[in-house]
Amino acid sequence: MLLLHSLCKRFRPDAEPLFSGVSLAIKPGECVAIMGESGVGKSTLLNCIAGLETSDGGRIELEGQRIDMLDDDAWALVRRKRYGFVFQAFHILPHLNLADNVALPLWLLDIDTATARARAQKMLDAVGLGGRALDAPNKLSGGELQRVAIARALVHRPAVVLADEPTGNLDPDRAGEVLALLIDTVREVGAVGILVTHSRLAAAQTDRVLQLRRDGLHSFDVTGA
Ligand SMILES: Nc1ncnc2c1ncn2[C@@H]1O[C@H](COP(=O)(O)OP(=O)(O)OP(=O)(O)O)[C@@H](O)[C@H]1O
Repeated sequence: MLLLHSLCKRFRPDAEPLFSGVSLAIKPGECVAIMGESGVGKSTLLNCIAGLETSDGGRIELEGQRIDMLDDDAWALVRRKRYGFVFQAFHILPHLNLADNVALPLWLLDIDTATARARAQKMLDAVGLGGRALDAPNKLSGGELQRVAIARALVHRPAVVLADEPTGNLDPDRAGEVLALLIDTVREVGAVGILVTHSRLAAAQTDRVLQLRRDGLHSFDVTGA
């Protein structure tokens, strides 16, 4: 379970908070979409949840443990072990083949090479790219690269998957497929999924849609006008 309780963020001590009162509980296997106007602080909120920005009030708990007070080293470890990230610009390393790109999080956790290779292959199979393990990334389409990024984000079985506009670079058909894959895989590994998106279509595929406003998160009907 990931719990946000009354999170608040301000970039200057004398300024109005960008947001405050952000509370949310997400259970394992659940994928939540966060929408909201441009500049309202969606990416900043993801950064707070990942410990890349400090929050200025409230608390964050992961599996019953408070994590918002951790120091930089402890946060880095939590990110490496417990978090997976998917971004709009896939961030696949061009000089590594697909298998090595996917195995990267496991290497960073000192998991032995044979186990890492086997798990990377399994994840590539799961995203439909099992036969392409030795290909270089420049042979892949945008949709395929994003599937590699999903495999990499989930290969170490993270507790939390954070996705910031993960399908923003894809055409609508591809975007739908890739998102369905992301949500299914999050469910399968029992992670908590948080998807930031401007796309109602994308948001509608998740379990719950929330709108970020200055005063917190509000439930949001994406099928409405
Ligand atoms: N390090 C920073 N210092 C000061 N202001 C910042 C910093 N990072 C972001 N901001 C400001 O905080 C606000 C929220 O930015 P953020 O990127 O989180 O919004 P967003 O809702 O994700 O926007 P978009 O939908 O356009 O991506 C913006 O006004 C931005 O300029």
